[in-house]
Amino acid sequence: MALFSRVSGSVGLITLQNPPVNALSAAVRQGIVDSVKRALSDPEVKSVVICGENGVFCGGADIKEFGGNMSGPPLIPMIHAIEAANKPVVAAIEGSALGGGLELALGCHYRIAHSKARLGLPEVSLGLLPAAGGTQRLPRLIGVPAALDLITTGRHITAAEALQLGIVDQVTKQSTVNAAVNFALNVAEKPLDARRISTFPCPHSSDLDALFEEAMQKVQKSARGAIAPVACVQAVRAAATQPYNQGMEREKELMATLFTSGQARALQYCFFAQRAVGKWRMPNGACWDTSKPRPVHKVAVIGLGTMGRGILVALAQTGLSVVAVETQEMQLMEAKQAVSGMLERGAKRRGVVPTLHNITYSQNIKSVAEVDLVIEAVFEDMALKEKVFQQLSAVCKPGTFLCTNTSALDIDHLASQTGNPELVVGMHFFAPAHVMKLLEVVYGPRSSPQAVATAMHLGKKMGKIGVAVGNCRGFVGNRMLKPYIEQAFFLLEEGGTPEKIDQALEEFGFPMGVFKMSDLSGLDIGWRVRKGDGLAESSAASQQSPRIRDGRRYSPLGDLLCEQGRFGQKTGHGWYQYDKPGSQLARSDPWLHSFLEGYRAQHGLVARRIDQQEVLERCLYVLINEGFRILEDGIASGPEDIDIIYVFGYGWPRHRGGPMFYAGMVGLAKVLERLEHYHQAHPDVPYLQPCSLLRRLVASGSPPVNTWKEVIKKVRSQL
Ligand SMILES: CC/C=C\CC(=O)SCCNC(=O)CCNC(=O)[C@H](O)C(C)(C)COP(=O)(O)OP(=O)(O)OC[C@H]1O[C@@H](n2cnc3c(N)ncnc32)[C@H](O)[C@@H]1OP(=O)(O)O
Repeated sequence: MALFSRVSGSVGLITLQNPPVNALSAAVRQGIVDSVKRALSDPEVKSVVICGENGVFCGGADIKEFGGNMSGPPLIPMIHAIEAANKPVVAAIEGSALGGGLELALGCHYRIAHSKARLGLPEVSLGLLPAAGGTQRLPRLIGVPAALDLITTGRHITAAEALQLGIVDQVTKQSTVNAAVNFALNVAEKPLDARRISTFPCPHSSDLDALFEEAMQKVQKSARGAIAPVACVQAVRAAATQPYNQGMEREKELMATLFTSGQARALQYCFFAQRAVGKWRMPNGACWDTSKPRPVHKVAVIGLGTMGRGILVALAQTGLSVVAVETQEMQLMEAKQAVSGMLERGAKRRGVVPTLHNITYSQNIKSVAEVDLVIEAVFEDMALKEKVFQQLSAVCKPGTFLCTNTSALDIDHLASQTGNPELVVGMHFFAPAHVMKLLEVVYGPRSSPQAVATAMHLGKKMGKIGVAVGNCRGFVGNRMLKPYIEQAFFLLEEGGTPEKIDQALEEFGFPMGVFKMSDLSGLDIGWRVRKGDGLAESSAASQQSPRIRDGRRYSPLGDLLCEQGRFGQKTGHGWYQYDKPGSQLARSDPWLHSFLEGYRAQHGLVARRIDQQEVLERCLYVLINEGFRILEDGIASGPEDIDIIYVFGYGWPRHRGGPMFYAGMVGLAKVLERLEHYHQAHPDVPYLQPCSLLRRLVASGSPPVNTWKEVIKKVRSQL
């Protein structure tokens, strides 16, 4: 709702009230409409201030309402009525003015912002555009290039930038409402014609066509198939080329297409899923309410390879005091130099002072004795990690949390190397760790809820999106990646090429296909794991057929490449060729194609044409199938966990909502039918066998993804 009051004698104060962000729900819109009418009809009221309760102006339209039947007064006429008012209306912006919140402010005649406020039109990240006049008013106010930037990226800007762009008229460090009321008193009798943004001409550049062509190319390149950024450019173009009313019509038309699109549903699902995973819950019911994090003042990072350095940078940037341990002197010196450079560059970008002094470097593990939490990031080798955990358990003060950055190894086994297994959790960062948002917080059966709470809390402080998951081989992300990569190898055997398979996945929206990704991360990593598992035996040493392991189909293609020293980008050759070791531009490699032909001939395989649909179905449905197994096993507490892990850690296109949401969009019955089809064709590939949870969901009528948790609970209680 919105509360009306009269302050300072003649100022009508309208306060939006809808905690926590004063979203423009039907009740709030109704409250604004009623309050504006009241203010305009009250002769005692000479000017009006609109503000939000509890230090937040407005977080925009109520996203929860988008899924249902919209009721209450619509936004556009409400904002028009404010702009058309014959008494000055001032927006007092504290906290956030986002989306419809900023559009409401743009309908006001003046805008005063608190210095800490953030403003923006983030609709594009929800698959929409600012359709309450935002695409028409903002370019008229600040010009086309700046408006295009804000509307197509959805970025939030500071009050200082908003002032510089001309979005706000004044910035204050004091009470914004008081400043706005004083301002409103001063402008009470002033004429308003020059303050109605919809009447402004849109500032024109000399070559509009070139400007929009460039903007369109830019969004198409970065959007990876997302339609909203394209619609945003089209709407702003209407502002620049058409009268306001026609521009509004175009905005409405484009919004109608976006609003009902699957992409908008997927992106809005991601918005809520991201917030849902923050409210983690362990199978025993532990969550924030029951388990408070322990304060962490001092942290240690053990091992300063690529991952350790990234983690160290992310920690130092939070302002925490960090002890960095690396036993090899050379490696320590190199790491120190590299980390300082990373911190300096990061600080320069953000316009802050680098936090180099937060770090103490040491070669001695005993220097971690006084820290509150340790993150181990040594080489991915169980014997080495076992030793480190035994040492940590001996040298750390009682109660120190011991975390491992392993990407797949058994957390419980590592916990068993220590005197206090309840203090051990996984903190699985993604490379580069100071950039990537995702953090898998992995609990073993003995991890205490407080250890999980502390790791989740520290992750949040580091700017990460933490997802708490159970312990199993590869946890959630890497466990699902295994069948996906396996299918890609099989497709190569059957006639595919790395180029065609990658193209299908990139057109789906991944930033890079499976083979480019594998070249980037290094083929030797998977090879080492397969060797450890006894899979990647050299064909001469092996007693079994090179294409079968334990009665299951196996592709030794990756192993054969590694045997040739082709480890990907770092060696200049992998599934592609590169100009030199370390180069990033993947080029098609004729050697690889003749190698594949030779391999097929050797194994009596006849290449067939594999279309894009088969690539997507086999690679993605098998990954989704493993996601259902993970849900069935209780490793992830809901589909949101899996989807957020894939969107933030593995490049799954956000506008497709994550693998589990995508399965729902495709139709669970269809996913099941295609898996059955492929499993029939490849009975020796167990990953293609549909998971029983998927069968049960289909049998229970394929309920929407936000209700799966209930079905899963029932299924698990019956198991
Ligand atoms: C005709 C169409 C016109 C306009 C279209 C729009 O306006 S679309 C909406 C555009 N607005 C946004 O995209 C803003 C979304 N919100 C945020 O970015 C952040 O929530 C915000 C406002 C910066 C606050 O961040 P903070 O970290 O402080 O809180 P958090 O994100 O955890 O949110 C707290 C709870 O509020 C819920 N929520 C936030 N915004 C909205 C919203 N616009 N509608 C509905 N609900 C919203 C959020 O889900 C959290 O809920 P909880 O149950 O506590 O998890």
